[in-house]
Amino acid sequence: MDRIRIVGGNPLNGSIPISGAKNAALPLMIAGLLTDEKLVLENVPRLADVALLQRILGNHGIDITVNGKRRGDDAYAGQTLEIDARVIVDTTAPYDLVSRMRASFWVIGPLLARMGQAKVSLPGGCAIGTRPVDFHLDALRALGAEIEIDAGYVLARAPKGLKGARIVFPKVSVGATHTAIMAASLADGETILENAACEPEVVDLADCINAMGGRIEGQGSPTVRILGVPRLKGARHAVLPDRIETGTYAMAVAMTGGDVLLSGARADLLDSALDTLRQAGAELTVSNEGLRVKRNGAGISPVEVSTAPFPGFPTDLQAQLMALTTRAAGTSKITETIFENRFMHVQELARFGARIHLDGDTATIEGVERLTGAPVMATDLRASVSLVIGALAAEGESMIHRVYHLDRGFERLEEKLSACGAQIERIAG
Ligand SMILES: CC(=O)N[C@H]1[C@@H](OP(=O)(O)OP(=O)(O)OC[C@H]2O[C@@H](n3ccc(=O)[nH]c3=O)[C@H](O)[C@@H]2O)O[C@H](CO)[C@@H](O)[C@@H]1O
Ligand SMILES: C=C(OP(=O)(O)O)C(=O)O
Repeated sequence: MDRIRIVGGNPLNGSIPISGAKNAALPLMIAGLLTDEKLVLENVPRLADVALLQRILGNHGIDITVNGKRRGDDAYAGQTLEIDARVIVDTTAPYDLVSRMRASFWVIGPLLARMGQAKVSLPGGCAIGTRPVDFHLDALRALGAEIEIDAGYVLARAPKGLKGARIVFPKVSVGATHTAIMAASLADGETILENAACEPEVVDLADCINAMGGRIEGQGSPTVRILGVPRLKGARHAVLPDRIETGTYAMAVAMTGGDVLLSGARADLLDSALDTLRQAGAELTVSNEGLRVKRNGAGISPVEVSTAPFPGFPTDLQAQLMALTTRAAGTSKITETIFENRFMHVQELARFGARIHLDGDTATIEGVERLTGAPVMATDLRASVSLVIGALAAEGESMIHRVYHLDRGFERLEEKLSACGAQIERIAG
């Protein structure tokens, strides 16, 4: 298993290109199942999750052509995927693939809508909470599907097709909103989603489906209206920039000090996190090129933050913010409201000398003057990158184990950071 070695203490200076968003690319690839024509996706990041989803879609008989770099493209240009779901040969998504990635469960919506049936293993993904799929299944039931759970698989059938309905989500769920939007796009009649997720990745999915001939309105607000159409056609769509990658590198610069342009970043996708970073003492400038992050001289100020659905502070940046606050001049409080077990980075950050006290869903972080390098273990995707942020500021050497978690969601992390002056290397094996 690969490890990452970091010798901390260097400020970050330079430019970091922001990749396409993992959490938009995955549902967009799945939306390829909705049409028998080609869906071309640009700016797809090179990530382990994308490669795994290619395999999962391949299992359904979908042809995916990957166009890498074109002459003149820079080294970080995203890939272009041509997804051709002309024929779906198999409507089963097996345990050994789905158990490795949460988002792969979402194939259930388009398979059911287009083929009238789907057999999908219950999902896996980051171990950050129990993460049931009841909202997905209730939404599909409301659209007329018959659902059974047997031997770890969800068996969904809609032999007469799906019918539009009013669906009120009991709690905001990004994944259940994706599932409902995809299924309702090919249902008969109108579907109204209430308390839908407003995340930019939901908007990206709905915009892409509209480019395919779908009729979705209200995406980005809690009420989404979907008028089902008999068939969707091919389209070309570019994946939006990754707001979590943007926030992560912004926090890394706030942690180490320095001056970095996050090129291609869209600051409007992470206002709440940027407000928090400003409070912590980072200087942020938005331009046509992206987002410039600076912290020179002044230290890190403590913050109080609760995670919340969009437009609130994203749970996917909670671990990274916690790493930053370990060196604040004072006491910070971070409350996690989305997932009940998303604090596994706490004990690892403590190995660097961080002082964090956990009480239920709230972490109290007493900033320390210095962190010291240590061997640490990545436990999930965002937790792993919080350890990278800690190690970049810690004195001496750190070794981060189990970095396969990082590879799920961060493209060329070592290259991007070392180009800005970090001492970071991957040790294979
Ligand atoms: C691939 C992807 O895009 N993953 C993101 C997605 O995950 P994901 O879509 O899995 O997360 P949800 O928004 O669905 O989860 C929100 C909350 O709802 C609960 N819930 C969800 C569905 C359900 O059927 N029943 C239920 O109880 C979850 O346990 C959690 O407490 O949104 C999360 C919240 O922004 C992010 O942290 C993940 O990075
Ligand atoms: C939790 C995440 O991913 P997943 O939902 O695939 O586990 C994430 O992207 O932070």
